[in-house]
Amino acid sequence: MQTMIGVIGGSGVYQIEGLEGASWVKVPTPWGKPSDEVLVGRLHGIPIAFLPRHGRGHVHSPSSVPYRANIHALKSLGVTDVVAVSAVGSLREDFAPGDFVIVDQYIDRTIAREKSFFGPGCAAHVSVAHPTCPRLGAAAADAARQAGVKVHQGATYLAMEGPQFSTLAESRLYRQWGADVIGMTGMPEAKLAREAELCYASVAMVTDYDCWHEDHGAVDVAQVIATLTANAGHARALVAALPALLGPDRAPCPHGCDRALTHAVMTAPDKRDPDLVAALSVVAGRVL
Ligand SMILES: CSC[C@H]1O[C@H](OP(=O)(O)O)[C@H](O)[C@@H]1O
Ligand SMILES: Nc1ncnc2[nH]cnc12
Repeated sequence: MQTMIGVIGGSGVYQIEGLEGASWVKVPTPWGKPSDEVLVGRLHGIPIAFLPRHGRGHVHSPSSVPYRANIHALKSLGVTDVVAVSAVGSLREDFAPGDFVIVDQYIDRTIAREKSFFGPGCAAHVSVAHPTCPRLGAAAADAARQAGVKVHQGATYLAMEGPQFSTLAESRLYRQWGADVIGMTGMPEAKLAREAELCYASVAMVTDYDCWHEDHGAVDVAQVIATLTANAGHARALVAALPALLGPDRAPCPHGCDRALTHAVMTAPDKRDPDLVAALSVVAGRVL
C-alpha cells in the first residue's frame, strides 16, 4: 500500500507551505462538511493531505469541529496515517511551553460531541485501549527531534469539552488523575480515526501551564498564540521530516490499526440500516 500522510492542523496551524502541486479540494461527506477544504499535494514525493481542524480563520470551536466529517474526508482521499497537531496546556512542571509531546493515552471528558460513525442500524465496538499508533508516534517523535525541539514521548491527554479553560479545582484534579496535558480536541478525533482504521498520532505543542501552577497565572489566549507563533516553524519542520521517516510503501500496521474493525461490527447483516451502511462505506467498507 502507498503511504499518504494526513495532517490535522490545530490552533495556529491553518496552512502548510512547501507542498508540490498543492490545491485546496472540497470533500463532501455523509457526515456533513469537513472543517474546511483539504490542501492536497506532495511532500518529498509522498502524497499529503492537510486539514485545519478549526478551519482557516479559526471558525470552529472545539465542540463544533465536525470530527466525523474530517476523518471521513481524509480516509476518502486515501490517507493511511494521520498526524494530529494540537495546542495543549501542561499539567506537569517538566513539560514546559515550547516542548512537544507525543500523546499516547487520553481521558475523555468531552460530553457534547458525536463520538462514533456507528449507531442504530449498525452497532460496532473497537478497542481504544491503545488509542494511538506506536509506529506513527515513534516517527512523529523522530521528526520532532529532527526539527530540533524538546520532545516527550508518551503522555496522557485530558480532553475537556471547553470552550472555557479549566477551573483551578479541575486542573488540580486532572493532575491527581495522572493526566500530563490538557486540550479540547483530542477526543473524539482519536476514537474516530481508530474506527476508520487509520493510524493516528498526536503531536501536542505545550503552550501554557493551564492554571494549577503557582508561578503562572490563568491561561490566556494571547499567551497561547504567542507560544504557538514562536513554535510554528518547529511544527512545519516536523511535518517536513515525516515523509522520509515513513517512506512511500506502507507495510500493514504492526499494531493492527488498519484492521481495527475486523471483529467489531455486531449488527446482523439482515438487520443493518442500508442508509447507514452506505454512509459507512468509506470508513468501514472493508468489513461491511
Ligand atoms: C487557542 S487555546 C484553546 C484551543 O487550542 C487547542 O486547539 P487545538 O487542539 O485544535 O490545537 C485547544 O484544544 C482548544 O481548542
Ligand atoms: N490550558 C489549556 N486547556 C485546554 N486547552 C488548551 N489548549 C491550549 N492550552 C490549553
